[in-house]
Amino acid sequence: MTVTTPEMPGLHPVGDTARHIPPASVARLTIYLRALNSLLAEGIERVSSEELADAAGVNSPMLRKDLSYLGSYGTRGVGYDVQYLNRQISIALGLTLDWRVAILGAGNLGRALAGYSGFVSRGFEIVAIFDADQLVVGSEVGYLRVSAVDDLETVLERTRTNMAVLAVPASVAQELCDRLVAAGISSILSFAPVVLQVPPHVQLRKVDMSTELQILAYHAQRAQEPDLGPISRAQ
Ligand SMILES: NC(=O)c1ccc[n+]([C@@H]2O[C@H](COP(=O)([O-])OP(=O)(O)OC[C@H]3O[C@@H](n4cnc5c(N)ncnc54)[C@H](O)[C@@H]3O)[C@@H](O)[C@H]2O)c1
Repeated sequence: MTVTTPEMPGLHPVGDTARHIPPASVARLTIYLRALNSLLAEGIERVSSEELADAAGVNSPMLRKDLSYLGSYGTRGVGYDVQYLNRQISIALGLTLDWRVAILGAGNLGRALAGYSGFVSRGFEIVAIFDADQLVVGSEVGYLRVSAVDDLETVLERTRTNMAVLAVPASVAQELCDRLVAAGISSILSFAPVVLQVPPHVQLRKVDMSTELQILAYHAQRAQEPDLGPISRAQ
């Protein structure tokens, strides 16, 4: 995966340094960002690569390699400017863009996601939530009202949605995914337990908690049976 800039009006392309970052580094950048946010909250202005690596649970050569993709090498003996690095990582991850997210499916998962207040501070505003069930359409979820999925295209346009989350049953996920793509949405996160097909220009990510639990179970089992060999850290 590469960090790409969606072609959307009103969004400014990020610099070349933000492109072609390996997926594992992208994942770690989000961890550094969290650590930097904590440092900012504590009023800390400078951090050494060792301290930041420690806070993020990686070693400092790996941290320096990851940050080199941003063109950020820090200053020997002085370390990194916390605020500046925070901004650089945010730009590279596209978090300074205006992400307007629609959730499809106002069931258990969709409602829980829509009600979570932590997305806004990370640059993601939930602007719409949809459902097909007439008993659910029109009900309130936080500050939003559930829209009818029949009105999907109209509401996406009105709310200037540029990212979508699928929290619907697997049986309808592909059809809704196709509608999103046809409506110009090119960043989609799916919770539906099904393989979805999208054109190459669309960024599709899948969240599967059961896969994560299986990986966790595997590592827990190895930890209990030392004879099985060293455990690599699940990240
Ligand atoms: N990946 C994970 O870790 C994970 C975890 C939990 C749930 N899930 C998946 O997420 C999805 C939602 O789970 P849930 O527990 O919220 O289910 P749910 O049944 O509570 O909610 C699904 C909602 O989708 C709506 N819906 C059905 N067809 C629709 C359509 N065509 N358009 C719009 N809305 C439609 C339903 O009316 C319902 O409100 C399921 O596919 C589930 O398997 C994934």
